This record gives sequence, C-alpha cells and structure tokens, in this order.
Amino acid sequence: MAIVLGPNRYGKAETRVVRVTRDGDVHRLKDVSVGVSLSGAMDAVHLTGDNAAVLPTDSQKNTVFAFAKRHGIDAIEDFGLLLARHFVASQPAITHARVEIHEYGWSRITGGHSFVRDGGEVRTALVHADAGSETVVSGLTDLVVLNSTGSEFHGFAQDEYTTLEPTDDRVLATAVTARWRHRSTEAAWDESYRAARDALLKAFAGTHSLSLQQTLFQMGRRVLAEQDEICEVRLSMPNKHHFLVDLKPFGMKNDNEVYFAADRPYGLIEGTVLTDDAPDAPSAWN
Ligand SMILES: O=c1[nH]c(=O)c2[nH]c(=O)[nH]c2[nH]1
Repeated sequence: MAIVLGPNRYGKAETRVVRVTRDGDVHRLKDVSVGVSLSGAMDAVHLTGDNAAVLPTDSQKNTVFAFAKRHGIDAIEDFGLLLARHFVASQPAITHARVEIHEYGWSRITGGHSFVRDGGEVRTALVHADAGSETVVSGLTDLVVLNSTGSEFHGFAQDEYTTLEPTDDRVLATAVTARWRHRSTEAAWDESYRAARDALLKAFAGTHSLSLQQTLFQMGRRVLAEQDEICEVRLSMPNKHHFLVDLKPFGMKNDNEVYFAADRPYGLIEGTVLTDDAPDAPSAWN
C-alpha cells in the first residue's frame, strides 16, 4: 500500500477590502471579503517542503488590494474573474483558481460621504478559472423573509413519534441562501443580480405555500423562467419556526397573532432547480 497526496488547494481566505471611489465630493463604497484558493502542481511543497512553486498567500492578499486600487471594484463577478485569470496566467504552477467574494451593501445616508450598512443580506460570487474553462455562480445569503399567512402544512407522513399538528394557516419564514449558475462568463452582473433577487422575493411572496419545499421550487423556477442566461439555482432555506403561544392559561384566545420565534432547531430545506439543458458543471459549486 502506498500513501499518496490527494486533491489540495491553498490561498488567502477573507481578505476584507473597502474600496472608496472619490468622484469629487461624492464617494462610492464597495465593501467585500475575497477568498482566493489556488491549485496545480503542488506535489513538491507537500512531499518535500520545496516552496519554489508556492506563491505566498500573503502575495495573493496583496494582489487583491493592488487590483482594488488599479481596476476598482465594480460587479464582484468581474473582480473575481480578473483575479482568477491573473493567478492562472501569471503563475506557471497554478492551473486552477477559485475566487469567492462576499459583498456587504452600504446605502448613502445624506451628502456625498456618509453611509449606513444594509441589513444582514450579503451578495456572493464564486468564480472558477483554468485554462480550459471558467464558471461563474452568483448568489446571496441571509435574505430574511416572512409570510404572515398564505402558508399551510398538512397531509404529511406520520409515525409513532409524530406530534406536529397539521395547520392551514401558519407563519412561513426563512433566511434564503441562493446561488445561481450562469451559462457564460459575460453578463450584466448587477442587473442580473437585481432581477434574480427580485424573482426570489416575488415567488416567495406570491406562492400560496403547502410546504417550504414547494416554495423553494417556485423560487428557483421563477429565477430560471425570467433569465435565460441562468441555468441552475441552488437554494438552502432554514424553516424559521414560529410556534403559536398557548394563551389559554391567561384566559385569552390566540387567533394566529402571538408566536414564539424559535431559533433552533430548525428544519433545513435544500434543493436544486435547473433547466433540462443545463450543461454539467458540478465543480462550479466547489
Ligand atoms: O414546510 C415544511 N416542510 C417540512 O418538511 C416540515 N417539517 C416540519 O416539521 N414542518 C415542516 N414544514
């Protein structure tokens, strides 16, 4: 039996960059966290400690800052592609680059240089690049949504441990993590992002839900129906349970008005929705 080195990658995780663009007195702000992960001919460093092929993760971090200055940061998908292509093109040993970027939104308060951080929602981009192929997956995390009616859950399987009461009117709440794969590496990223986010919200609000699974499918379906250039959507949605509080001990009726918002445990509903012609690209999600 021989012991061998398996798949490996290395890079600098979570480089936080705030790029201010000064247009006279009116500033623009881009706040991102960039993860770079490189792979290629890395046997020597693992097997013998020969670092000749290893571009330090410190240099990778410096590249992120230098590129933020030199090129600015517009759509995070473009910034990801720029970085990924740079590492593959400039380092002989590097055959594959993975760049993951999270963007934290800021809104203008008043005047040109005052901002307030947007809610918990984060925009994401994941880029893979090598000599033969490039993939772009856009997305968001922590899009917190709630329907105060229009949600039912009944007719479910039952066993000896089932105590859940069926309901035809409940609160449905979740924090959406959604990622969507583009067919190409050229798109109007900001416009596409806004449209996908809008489709997710409209489908969540507009679906009379018999289960969160059904809502999940409708959300993915709507993104795909509205944007030809997206071929696959992956969703992860915690069921943020809202339990009716028993007010009978206080002589009161609870007519679906007072809920206990539990934080854990939570149901976790996850699924993929794709077009039947979506080209296979499992590694786009790695
Ligand atoms: O929408 C739901 N899907 C489930 O699978 C589930 N399971 C559960 O206990 N409540 C719910 N709600």
